[in-house]
Amino acid sequence: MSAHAITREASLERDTSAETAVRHALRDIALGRMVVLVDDLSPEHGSCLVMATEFVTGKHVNAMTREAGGMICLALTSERCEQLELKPMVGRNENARGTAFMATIDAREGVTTGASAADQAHTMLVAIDPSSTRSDIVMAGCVHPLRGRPGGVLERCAHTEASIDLVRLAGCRPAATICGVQNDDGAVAGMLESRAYARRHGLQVVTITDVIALRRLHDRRIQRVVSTAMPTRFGTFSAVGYRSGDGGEHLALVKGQVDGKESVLVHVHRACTTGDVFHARGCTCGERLEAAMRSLEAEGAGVLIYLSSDAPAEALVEQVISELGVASTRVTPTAAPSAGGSCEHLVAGGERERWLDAGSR
Ligand SMILES: CC(=O)[C@@H](O)COP(=O)(O)O
Repeated sequence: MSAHAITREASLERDTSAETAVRHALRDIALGRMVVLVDDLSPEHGSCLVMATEFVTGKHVNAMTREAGGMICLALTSERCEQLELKPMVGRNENARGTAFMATIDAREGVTTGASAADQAHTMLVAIDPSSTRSDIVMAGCVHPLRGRPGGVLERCAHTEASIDLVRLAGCRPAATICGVQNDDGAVAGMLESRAYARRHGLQVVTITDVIALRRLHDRRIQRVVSTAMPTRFGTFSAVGYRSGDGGEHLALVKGQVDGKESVLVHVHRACTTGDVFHARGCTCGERLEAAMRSLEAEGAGVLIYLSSDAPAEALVEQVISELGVASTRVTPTAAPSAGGSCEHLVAGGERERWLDAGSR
């Protein structure tokens, strides 16, 4: 550890282009380093040092106190606050910014007074340990938990949520140790002063706007999670399950070989419980779904992409088609959606086409 747990070796390059800076900030966080998060949307709230709590030590807490000077907080997800049964600091939060201060905590064991930098670090590590429960902490104490909104920075554009998302996107456990950056006179460091601070300490700078963009990019990204044969009354398909970054679950029913194939039949269907499951009158979704499956069976090759109901179709469909290796697509000859339907259909054509929302619910 360098003499100052904040200042990095001068030799390490710092990037100023936004995308590179964000990428390097994620790398630094994953390596246990601190970055400077600037609130570019509400500059009066300045910036804070952010690090992944899983790496925190007494040295980090001490360096934050001495070299940043602001309030040191533990930013936790809403879910983690529930698991630890943390309570809001006050019954009615009148904080103008809506910062979700929780009642302060100490680890029940492993600390002396709880106040030292080492004790605070220990308390933070206990708080984020998945095996810890309410019985492992005491209230009140010397560590200030903050409760992040469930939707993260897309729900609340502030240090708490942005730091948790940043740490999560860096591949670390979703908990951040943060500390406001102050000038030598104790004033909140503004954007320019925060950037000068980062330069002095060789730290990457990332803005809340950067984190929002990163979340939006990540939330559209899908991951293949399962693949299995699915015999149905319309024939047997290979069912491939995907999960998108926002937690959405989507399915591709694949008929035959599509990898590398041209002009593959593709139908996109938005999940519609009333039509798909209950065949409610006035909703043609269920009929269109069956028609699509029959047409794929008849063709002997093709894909039915079944999206969760509120999924952003275009980005997800393009990814599924790419992940399956489909070279180009063409429309599935199914009935046009009724006024009540809201499935996306390919516009006829050879190459990958843009998706049209053929109706709205
Ligand atoms: C109290 C803080 O450290 C502050 O930066 C975090 O609050 P917010 O999420 O409102 O920016």
